[in-house]
Amino acid sequence: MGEQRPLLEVSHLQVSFPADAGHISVIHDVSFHVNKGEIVALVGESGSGKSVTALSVMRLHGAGIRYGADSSIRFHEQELLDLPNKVMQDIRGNQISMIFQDPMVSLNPVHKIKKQIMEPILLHQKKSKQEALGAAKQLLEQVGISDPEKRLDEYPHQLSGGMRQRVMIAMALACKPSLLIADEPTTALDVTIQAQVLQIMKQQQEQTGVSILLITHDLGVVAEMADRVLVMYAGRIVEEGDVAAIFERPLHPYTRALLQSVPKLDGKNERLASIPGTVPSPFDLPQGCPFHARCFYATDPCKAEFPAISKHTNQSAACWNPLNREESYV
Ligand SMILES: Nc1ncnc2c1ncn2[C@@H]1O[C@H](COP(=O)(O)OP(=O)(O)OP(=O)(O)O)[C@@H](O)[C@H]1O
Repeated sequence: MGEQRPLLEVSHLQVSFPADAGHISVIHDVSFHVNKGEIVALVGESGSGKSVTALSVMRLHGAGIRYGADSSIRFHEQELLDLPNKVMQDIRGNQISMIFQDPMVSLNPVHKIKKQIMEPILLHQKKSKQEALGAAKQLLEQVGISDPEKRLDEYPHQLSGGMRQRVMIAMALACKPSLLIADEPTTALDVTIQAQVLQIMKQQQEQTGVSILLITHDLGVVAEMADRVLVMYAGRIVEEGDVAAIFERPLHPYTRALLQSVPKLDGKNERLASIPGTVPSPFDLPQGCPFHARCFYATDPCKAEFPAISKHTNQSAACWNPLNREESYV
């Protein structure tokens, strides 16, 4: 990767929402990067801040949101937080696109598939309707939809869940973005279809070189797909590293608990099987490390102050008592 700057660089991101008594902070000093052509997974339990982080990159929050003064989101070395809305609109769907968990939220039920795939092409690219239609057909072929001409003339409700998610991938890739943000793209699908959709995403990544920020709570999906992992807890990144390093030797007790968590039959890991409790609400954050109340290794410093990041070869963690520290730290 050499001297190349990352495609996406998020630094000191702090996000707060309007609340009864002023603003409430839900993302605290989050920094990470995504390199060109990389698949980076953002993992954590429900409420840990994955979606808010992703929506910040797209600048898709509603009115009243505030970013901290030091917050920075650089994409292609351009500061997204400073861009006028109009410029941001042009980046969205064009250079950065997003896939959500439920395609029915993003697909318009009253429009045929062809209109929906052609729309971003016509909006962002200088193409005639005929050319856009040809591109739409090709995109459907690319994501493995058979009989694409027939499907182009259908409405979303006529497609299966897996096919709708493939259409979403086709739409997201229509303008050849350099970054794709996928927020739980396969959570709503059954396991076999999930594997097919993930395979399509991976194939597309390999063919187009698009970078992917993949949000998931499913560590199986991470192992299958990602190069690097960011582990989020209560609005902070608590561990970051190469997939192999994280799976072989998690440093943060929270990461280890995630790895030990048992999926429920519906595929959701809303609660960790190995430790009791849930992610604290932003309204009720404890002092110190937000994980300390659920952590078997918590000591007095954990209750007093958020830990600094300790770096190791291929990973880093924000923990006062990292696991395997005897072997990991000198
Ligand atoms: N618009 C909003 N206004 C106020 N608080 C919000 C808003 N959106 C999210 N939050 C809060 O921010 C925190 C992080 O939420 P977020 O949706 O990012 O979590 P998540 O990790 O993506 O969870 P999930 O896996 O359930 O989607 C939660 O406490 C949530 O209640």
